[in-house]
Amino acid sequence: MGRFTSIEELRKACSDLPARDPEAEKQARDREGMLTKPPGSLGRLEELAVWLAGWQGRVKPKLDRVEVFVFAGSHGVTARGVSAFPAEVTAQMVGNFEAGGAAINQLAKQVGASLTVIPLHVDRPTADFTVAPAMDEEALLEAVNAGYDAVKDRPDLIVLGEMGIGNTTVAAALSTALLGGAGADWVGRGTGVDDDGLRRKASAVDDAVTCHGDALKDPIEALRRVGGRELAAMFGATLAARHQRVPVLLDGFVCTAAALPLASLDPDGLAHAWAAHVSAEAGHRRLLDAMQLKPLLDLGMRLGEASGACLAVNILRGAIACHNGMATFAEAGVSDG
Ligand SMILES: O=C(O)c1ccc[n+]([C@@H]2O[C@H](COP(=O)([O-])O)[C@@H](O)[C@H]2O)c1
Ligand SMILES: Cc1cc2nc[nH]c2cc1C
Repeated sequence: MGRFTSIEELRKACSDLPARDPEAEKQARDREGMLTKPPGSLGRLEELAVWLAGWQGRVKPKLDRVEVFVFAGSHGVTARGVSAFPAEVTAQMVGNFEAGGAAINQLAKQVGASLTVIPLHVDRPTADFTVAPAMDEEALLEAVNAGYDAVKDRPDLIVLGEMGIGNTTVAAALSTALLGGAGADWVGRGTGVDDDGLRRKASAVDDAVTCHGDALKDPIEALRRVGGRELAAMFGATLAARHQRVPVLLDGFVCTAAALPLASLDPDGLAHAWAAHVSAEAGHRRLLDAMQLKPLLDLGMRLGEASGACLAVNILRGAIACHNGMATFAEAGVSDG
């Protein structure tokens, strides 16, 4: 039996979100002001250190236990010709993750993070959401629970990502449902579709919006109707992290879209999450802007797999190395102007 046994329980968990530790955050901010540098000169590194301190409840944050989760799912909307790759690549890539051959295996190793790959019925695609809800309530809850239950014993940081052929169309549909506009505003080339593929993606999103209508106004119902299992799992993991006050790094367009329902339900719902990068997927910058998230990296990446988010762990390490290790003006005998 998973964590949530009804949509009502899930809704309640989304409306009952803990805050950061104000005392740890204040002390970390005060410490930043005492370190041997002109105030603010480490830019966003200072913000990051204070953010980690607030959520971890430690004036000197740690990144000893960093956990990467990659969720995989399959999508009925692939029948509409929305990806440059066949749907079976999802299961094949799960095999590649398990064998250690994917980009995320190398990047997780490079930052000393654990990597957990969680396939979610990749042999059983969700329904084509242009004509029916992608998931019934049971399937939605099962996927949300898979993500929620993956976050255990309060790690120092979680890093989220996904694999799912067709899921940039899913992310575009969820963005359109919750933020408005037309499919063409949110779709991009994903794994590399041509102009016809791009038009098919926009039409699929527009058809989904027509099919589901006002039901999409509710963020959880939108996740069920036009989401997918790996998106629901990333949503669940983001929610679990919040309940444990664990900071989160979000990956690209698909991962950010998965977290969007939490932001739609509560304007402060993603205060514990940082957008690690802006991907090359056309809709990602628009989505980040709408969610008021500032990405750390802009490297033209468009892989998914948590790759951009995992890379950004290096930035967080730099931030806490300075925050934890620097001398204060008083300690170093440097005049503080
Ligand atoms: O998240 C992103 O920014 C992103 C951008 C382009 C592609 N992807 C990855 O590529 C797959 C989805 O692309 P597509 O063309 O099949 O929709 C899926 O496995 C994602 O991990 C991911
Ligand atoms: C090969 C391949 C690897 C991926 N990793 C995440 N999405 C992907 C899509 C493809 C096609």
